Amino acid sequence: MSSRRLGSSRARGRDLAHEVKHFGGLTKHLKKIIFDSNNCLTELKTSDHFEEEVISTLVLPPVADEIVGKVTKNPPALVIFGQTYTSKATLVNKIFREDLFQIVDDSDNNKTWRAVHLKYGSQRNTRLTLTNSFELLNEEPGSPVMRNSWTGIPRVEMLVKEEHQKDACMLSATTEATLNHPLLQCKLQILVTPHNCPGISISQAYNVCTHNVLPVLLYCFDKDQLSEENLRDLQELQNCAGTLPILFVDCREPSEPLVAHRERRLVEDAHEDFDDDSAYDTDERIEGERERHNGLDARLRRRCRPTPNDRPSVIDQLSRAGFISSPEENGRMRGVLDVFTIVNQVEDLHNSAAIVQFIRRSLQYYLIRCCTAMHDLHQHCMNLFITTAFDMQRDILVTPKRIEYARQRENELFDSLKDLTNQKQEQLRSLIQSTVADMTEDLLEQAGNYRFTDLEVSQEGKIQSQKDIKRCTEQIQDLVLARLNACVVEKLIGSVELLRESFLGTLQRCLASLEKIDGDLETSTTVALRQILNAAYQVEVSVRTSSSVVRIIWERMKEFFQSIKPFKTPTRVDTEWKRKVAQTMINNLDESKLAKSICSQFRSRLNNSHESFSTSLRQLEQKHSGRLEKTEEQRMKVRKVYAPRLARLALESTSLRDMVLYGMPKLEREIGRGQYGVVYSCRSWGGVTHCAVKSVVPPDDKHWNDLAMEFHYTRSIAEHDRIVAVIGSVIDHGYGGMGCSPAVLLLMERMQRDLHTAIKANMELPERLHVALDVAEGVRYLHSLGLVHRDIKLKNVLLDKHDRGKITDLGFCKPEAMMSGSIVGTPIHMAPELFSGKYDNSVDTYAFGILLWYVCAGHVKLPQAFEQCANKDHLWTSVKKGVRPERLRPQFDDASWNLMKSSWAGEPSERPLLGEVQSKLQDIYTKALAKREAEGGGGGGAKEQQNLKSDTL
Ligand SMILES: Nc1ncnc2c1ncn2[C@@H]1O[C@H](COP(=O)(O)OP(=O)(O)OP(=O)(O)O)[C@@H](O)[C@H]1O
Repeated sequence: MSSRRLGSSRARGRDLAHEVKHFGGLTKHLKKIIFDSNNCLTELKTSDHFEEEVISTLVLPPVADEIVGKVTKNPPALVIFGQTYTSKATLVNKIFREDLFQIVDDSDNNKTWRAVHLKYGSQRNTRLTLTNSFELLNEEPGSPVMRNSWTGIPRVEMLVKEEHQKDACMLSATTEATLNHPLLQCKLQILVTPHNCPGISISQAYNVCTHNVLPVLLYCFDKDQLSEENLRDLQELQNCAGTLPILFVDCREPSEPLVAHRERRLVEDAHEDFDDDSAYDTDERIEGERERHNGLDARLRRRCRPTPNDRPSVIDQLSRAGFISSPEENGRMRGVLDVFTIVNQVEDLHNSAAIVQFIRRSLQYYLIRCCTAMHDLHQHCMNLFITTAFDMQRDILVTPKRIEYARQRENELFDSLKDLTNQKQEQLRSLIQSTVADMTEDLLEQAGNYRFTDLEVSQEGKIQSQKDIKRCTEQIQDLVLARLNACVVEKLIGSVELLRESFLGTLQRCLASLEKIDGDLETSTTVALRQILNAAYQVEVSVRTSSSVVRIIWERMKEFFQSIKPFKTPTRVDTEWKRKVAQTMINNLDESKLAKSICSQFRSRLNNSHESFSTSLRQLEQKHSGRLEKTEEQRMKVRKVYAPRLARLALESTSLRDMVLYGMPKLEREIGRGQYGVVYSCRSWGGVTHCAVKSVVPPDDKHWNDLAMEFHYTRSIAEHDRIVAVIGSVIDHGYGGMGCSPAVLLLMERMQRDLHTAIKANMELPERLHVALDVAEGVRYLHSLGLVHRDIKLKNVLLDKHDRGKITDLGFCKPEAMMSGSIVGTPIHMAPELFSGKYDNSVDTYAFGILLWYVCAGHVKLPQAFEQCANKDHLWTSVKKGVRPERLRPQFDDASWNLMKSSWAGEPSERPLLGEVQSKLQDIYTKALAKREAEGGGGGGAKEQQNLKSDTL
């Protein structure tokens, strides 16, 4: 089987060069993920699908951005710090297996050495460079800038001369050396930090040496004690490094017991290597190495029993200061990346398992951070898409309903007001009549005492002109009108106001929400709408004098009084005259006419307002429908283009992280096959034993997207006992060789068998019902997360060793908002409405009903009605017509049959909720259990099967 080789492909060497190359390979995938993500996000940003505010969140946080930039642009480099110049020189020489750095004697440690940067070059050259620049410095006037063809790097290139001790430029310059060495050829660089440089602190050295590289930090020592200054430097280094691990390298000349101790540590560390990272290697290689180390370990253990005295004091110092784990912690590392390893002076340093392990972990540290950052971004986008799709879907569903609601409510309001006006005409007449009667005396009194404004009236009440008399008459009339108005209107409005809460409150809220849905929509439409409402229906009753009813009455009365014949010119405008004017007005008041006129005006204004409202609502509807068409288009794009793309990127970033952390899983025997992939067992992966690996090779982008979406939903839901746990994923880019599609390996917890197999193996009824209960619980859980499974069937229910059921295969599982109405599922489990493209999570209840049929039947043969269908189309046509599985007697009691029937009801709304299903099923299960116990327990399965067989026959 071709995919079988996945687990044991691609042998990897354990030397440094291989490690760096391997890192380079993984970085290539990372760069591709970053490149694709950037493209996708740029497209998203330039599209108008999301608001500016949302778009601005689609970026990496600054720290993550920095690390991603560093990992993708910079080569890895060993950055060597040290207690002394000689310890650093010793380490470099060990790495290169030659004396690149000359060591004269201990006095070297008192000299000033500048930083040395070792890179690959076809020839051996050195030059002096300033940090971050290509500027060459002539060290000695007249001497060549490049010094070629050396064996060891000339000391003069690294030593800072006496006369340059105060020259900051010369002190901060770096000696760049190129040499042709396999280690450097694989793009690894080596930086040795400056030593004894006046004014250059450890943190400055750190910044200079880690600037354009991806640092792997080493600290070497060659003395038995660390000085106070060394410890301070180390603390400073630790502060700069943060969570980046530091490898401490012991470069002391070994004494006999020390050698043994160091070798023992080395071997133990190497063992940790294999235990932790076996997936990195080929199986054969691991076994070979393991045996080799086991033998060596046994020999060393016999030779050297470690005692606390064996531990050199420098190690105690490091441990006491918290740089490495304490002896009490049994020499284990603190945290995953806080590595402590003492590398012995083995000749083949860059093949040392310990140092290779450390470098691997440091490089893993970077990759994991990058993958995590990218994955977080992908997840963020996915979550955003899902919420946006939900919002859009809600908008699409709700907006037309809101408009319809507004229309209905306004109609009701209009009708009630019309009725009210008709009913009120008579009331209004008597209201005017009684108001006038009640207040006549009071009115005459007020009119008699009225003082004219802006008019010259003499003490005796003499008036100058005819014109002034007219004005006096008007003022009295105005007074009477105002008073009458106030009383009549107050009573009239009282009845209109009752409508305010029952109609206008909700109507206005509805209009406000329609306005809010789209910021671009002209708010004037709804503002105008509200004004029309205000004008027509008196919503602003508090401003009574300006209300339209008041105005209607006012205008009507005025017209009416103006039609009254003018009074004869009086000689005096005294109290009596004023009372007379008022009395004439009151006497001439025809309540019926006035009431009729008011009502007809009110009606005509009501009609006008209603018309304006309808027109405005139609405009609003048009605008919304245009907008909703666009929203639907956007939702499609989010669902069909952006979400799958981002899901795929999310799958790639998390798979890369899993690969870095746990390596390629080792596939063992095949345990099953589905339509899309092969399932293998795997002993352990990612710290989990007994895994199952589903290997899928998506043939095209559509399958890729489906797989990615499945993986996204499966991984983003919280673990649940009734859902098969997905542990992780790995993408095998080398699957099938060059130019072939990669294989996606989904790692899951390994289950015992599926429900289909269990039923075939005569699982007894109570156990089957118990599994069905588990399925109902699992589906209910998915529904509670807004997800629809869409492929509930026997084979997608897996059983653990206690025969508890878990749902698997979330291939079609989606949030309702992300569903596009695709026709998916397994034919006999598919609800009829699936074909209409409009369905909801009740399709799972339907499928559950069919599953329950099998569970209660106790066999896996097709129901007769389905068996008779020649093909899928025939089946679906029958299902749409209401054809369902038959009742089996005596297997199905009334309770289980009724539960099945209601679950597969043709009308989705008639299907029960899963909580209801669960409680009914629980009763059925309890009864089945009790029945078995009453029959003496066990053996029921065979008997039942016997019955079933005869029934079927
Ligand atoms: N986690 C698992 N543990 C044990 N066996 C499993 C696991 N996952 C799947 N299997 C077995 O592998 C078989 C194939 O599974 P797979 O999910 O590929 O396909 P399927 O669900 O049967 O069909 P389809 O591809 O149409 O969805 C299953 O029927 C089951 O028996």
